[in-house]
Amino acid sequence: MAITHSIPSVDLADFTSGDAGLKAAFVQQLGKAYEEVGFVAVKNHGIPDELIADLYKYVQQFFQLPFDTKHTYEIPELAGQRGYTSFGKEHAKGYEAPDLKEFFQFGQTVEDNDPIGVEYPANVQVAEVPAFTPTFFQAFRGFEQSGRYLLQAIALYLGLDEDYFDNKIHNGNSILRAIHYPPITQEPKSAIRAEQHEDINLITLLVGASADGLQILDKQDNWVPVTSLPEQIVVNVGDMLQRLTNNRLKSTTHRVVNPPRELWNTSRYSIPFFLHPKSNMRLDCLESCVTAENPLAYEPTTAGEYLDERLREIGLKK
Ligand SMILES: O=C(O)CCC(=O)C(=O)O
Ligand SMILES: [Fe+2]
Repeated sequence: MAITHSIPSVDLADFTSGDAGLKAAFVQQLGKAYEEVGFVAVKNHGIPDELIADLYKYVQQFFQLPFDTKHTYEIPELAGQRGYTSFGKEHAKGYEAPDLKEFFQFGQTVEDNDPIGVEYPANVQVAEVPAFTPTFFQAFRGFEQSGRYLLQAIALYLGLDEDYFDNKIHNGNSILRAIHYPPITQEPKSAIRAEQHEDINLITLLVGASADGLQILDKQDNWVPVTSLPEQIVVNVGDMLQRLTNNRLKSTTHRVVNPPRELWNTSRYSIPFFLHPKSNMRLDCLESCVTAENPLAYEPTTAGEYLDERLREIGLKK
């Protein structure tokens, strides 16, 4: 396993190559990385560079719109889950100061007859940037596919069937979130771009951000910068997967720090994909992950119940 920067790096082509030895080695590398660090950089992730470049282009066009226009895409009843959320609305769990960010969320499109379709609000169309929705949709499907392979590898690592997660994430409640951290215009006091937190979902796939700032907390309590190389995406474990595995796989704490003063006048953009299962997936700890040394740490729950609890804690749901 190559350590190119602060986090381990894996090659998804090893998993999809059809070579049993490479595939088994990938499963071990990914599993060990998630037990030890909680974050990996993935190359050959399958999302075309041009698609990522288009995503950033339309995301920047959207955030450059006047506030009054963006505000028409902010729909309070949707608790930030679709459309725009303005600056200063979301705070990390346990923190009062809001993060220094605005964001736009794009969710699942059900294309078969799955009754789950009625659970999902429609995506919000941005009239001023017509290519926004089709590009987000295409990227959403791409991230779902990459995420499906990674979860297949995780399933094998955990001794489950390779397809354990497949039907749980098909038509799942995933979110593609475009974030804009605007230029900093005054001393931010205690606030930072994104206060330390853990992600809620199963895994998060993050295409290279437009600027530095992402840091992860290592086992010695040091903040370590994550610099993702252009051809890699960063993929981390979220709390749902940590919970399912009774803390065997780590949902590592991370944050986005403010830039040095000379770069205050610059924006930062990032586009994480939060891979969620359907709301009825049980998150009860897997029996194989409960041992005498690692006793049961969580009550049984479902993904839907857990998500609601967490959205209240971060100020998005009342
Ligand atoms: O902006 C980033 O690089 C990461 C954002 C993040 O951690 C999140 O939105 O959960
Ligand atoms: Fe995060």
